[in-house]
Amino acid sequence: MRVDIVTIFPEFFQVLDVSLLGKARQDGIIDVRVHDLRDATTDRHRTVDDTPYGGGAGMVMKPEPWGQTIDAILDDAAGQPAVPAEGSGSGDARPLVVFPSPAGTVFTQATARRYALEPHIVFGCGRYEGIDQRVFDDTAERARVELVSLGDYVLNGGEVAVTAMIEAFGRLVPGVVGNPESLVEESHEDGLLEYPSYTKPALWRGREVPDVLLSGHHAKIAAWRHEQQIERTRRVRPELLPPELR
Ligand SMILES: Nc1c(O)cccc1[N+](=O)[O-]
Repeated sequence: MRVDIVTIFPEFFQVLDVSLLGKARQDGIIDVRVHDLRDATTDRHRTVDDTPYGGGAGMVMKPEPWGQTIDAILDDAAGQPAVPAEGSGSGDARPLVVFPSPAGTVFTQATARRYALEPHIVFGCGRYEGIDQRVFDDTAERARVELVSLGDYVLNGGEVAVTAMIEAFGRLVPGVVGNPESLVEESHEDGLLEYPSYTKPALWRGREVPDVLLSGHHAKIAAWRHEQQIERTRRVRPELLPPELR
């Protein structure tokens, strides 16, 4: 799987050199390439923004550097088709270009599962007041374009969101996580929040571990854990529960 990231802060993504994703890169499972948008500028100040048409506060990211950078990435990828992960992908052979945006659809675990099957994703990190709309419209001429939001809050740019998204889908790419079983019992994977976890010691500051977890009775443990998932989800995120369980 190939991932391209366009940003004015390439150093931000050094975090992708560590932990599971760093190993996936070393193992060649995920090929991550970071592009400095300013490399596509032509003026001495390497300008990537300008004042908004129609007035208003802040600056808007200019379309030219974006168009040139995205074209170069897609042209390069067209010559080296990336290998799709196992499983059924979108069926649309065009690359996927994702722009984190507060105006986007909400990123969920289902999005992460879908992205993990894509052979190639390009992420465009906006800054300032955003990217000229024509960049999205022009890119959509040759790629699938998605504006995706992590949540209803304001960030200074897309870099944090892209890091979170790459972590979320990267761990689902076959071969990245050693034990795929560990991906199953997690919050949101089955639509419910995860059950509470305990480890040694059995007694800590006067607090014991629930007896059922010490019983060795696997069926009772599984039933208790599912009940805990439903109770926690009902308490914290009732909207995630199917109607019959609310
Ligand atoms: N919320 C937000 C933002 O304010 C700026 C860029 C990206 C996001 N987001 O993905 O949620």
